[in-house]
Amino acid sequence: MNSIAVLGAGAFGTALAISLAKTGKPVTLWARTGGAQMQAERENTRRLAGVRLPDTLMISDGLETISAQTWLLAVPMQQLGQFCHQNVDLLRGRDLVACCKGIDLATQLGPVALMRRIIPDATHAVLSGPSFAVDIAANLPTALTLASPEPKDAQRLRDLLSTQNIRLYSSVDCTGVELGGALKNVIAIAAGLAIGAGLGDSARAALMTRGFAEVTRLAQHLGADPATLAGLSGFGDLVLTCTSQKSRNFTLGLALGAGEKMPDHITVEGVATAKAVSNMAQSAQIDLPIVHMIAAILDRKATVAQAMDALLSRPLKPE
Ligand SMILES: NC(=O)c1ccc[n+]([C@@H]2O[C@H](COP(=O)([O-])OP(=O)(O)OC[C@H]3O[C@@H](n4cnc5c(N)ncnc54)[C@H](O)[C@@H]3O)[C@@H](O)[C@H]2O)c1
Ligand SMILES: O=P(O)(O)OC[C@H](O)CO
Repeated sequence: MNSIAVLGAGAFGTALAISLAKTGKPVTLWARTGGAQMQAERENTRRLAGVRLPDTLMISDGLETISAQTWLLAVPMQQLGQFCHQNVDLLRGRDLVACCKGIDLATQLGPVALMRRIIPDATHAVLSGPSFAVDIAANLPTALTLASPEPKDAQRLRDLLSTQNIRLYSSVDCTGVELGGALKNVIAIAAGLAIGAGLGDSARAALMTRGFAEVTRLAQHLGADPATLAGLSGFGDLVLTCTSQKSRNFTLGLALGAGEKMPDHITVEGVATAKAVSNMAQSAQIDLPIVHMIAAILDRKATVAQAMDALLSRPLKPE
């Protein structure tokens, strides 16, 4: 039977491992730290407290002992490059499924292109779509997209990684899937800012819609299929993340809009991605006004009021 390894015992990696283990397939969750405690307590108290790990889920802190063919990389986006560089020999020849959302600041690459650059001799894929770790862990229904360049790999991994509460759809459009997942986080910060600053639901809807236009514009420029952007990993995840306080990106926006701070240790992928995409768009001369404004606010180069003034005073144009 195909065995699966999930690398990174954060909230998402742990939730995926729990759901996959319930299918009866052999699943190992690798933790950089805290593996022994998780094994003893059968709970990830740091990242996914209150959820019991299935008895069949194996916990490991030794990457070199894992023999699974399919490895899900569930580390944060800005850690993915370093993680791949450190483990090139172990990752070579495997199915590598990136489960992170974002654009690498150092290279301006998404997860698939980054993995391909560091480990060319492997099968590369990305898993993305609307899904909170707590929902997956609570066995609530979710639907996501699994993209890999070759149709047979995309379908094989879709079938292998679907579970009772994770319904996967396959795609070969890795660029579209990863850009939708990366950019929805930036737009969610904008949506949170609008609500936090008291600008209202109409302003949030406008930012979501015009933000989605920016995502589609950039993704098409980079060769993505616009239909992918309208799917689960694009529009679907944008809606979830811009409307739920379970989202860390939306919550960061809420806090900033209300003039408050968020704790530093929380993974908020949209912060680095806003900067990376803003730089990318500037060099490619693509107009992404909302992304630029969010990058400027996060960089403390603009206030929320200044950003809204700048957005509203842009020349009028056809939709
Ligand atoms: N939490 C969610 O609901 C959710 C849902 C879908 C996708 N994601 C995506 O999953 C990715 C991870 O998010 P998360 O919520 O699990 O984050 P998290 O903050 O809960 O956990 C991140 C984990 O990565 C580990 N880690 C960091 N650097 C590492 C390294 N160099 N080597 C090994 N392990 C390392 C940390 O120890 C931690 O356990 C993000 O890209 C996020 O966008 C999260
Ligand atoms: O908590 P967030 O903002 O990282 O969002 C989690 C997932 O990406 C939602 O699909």
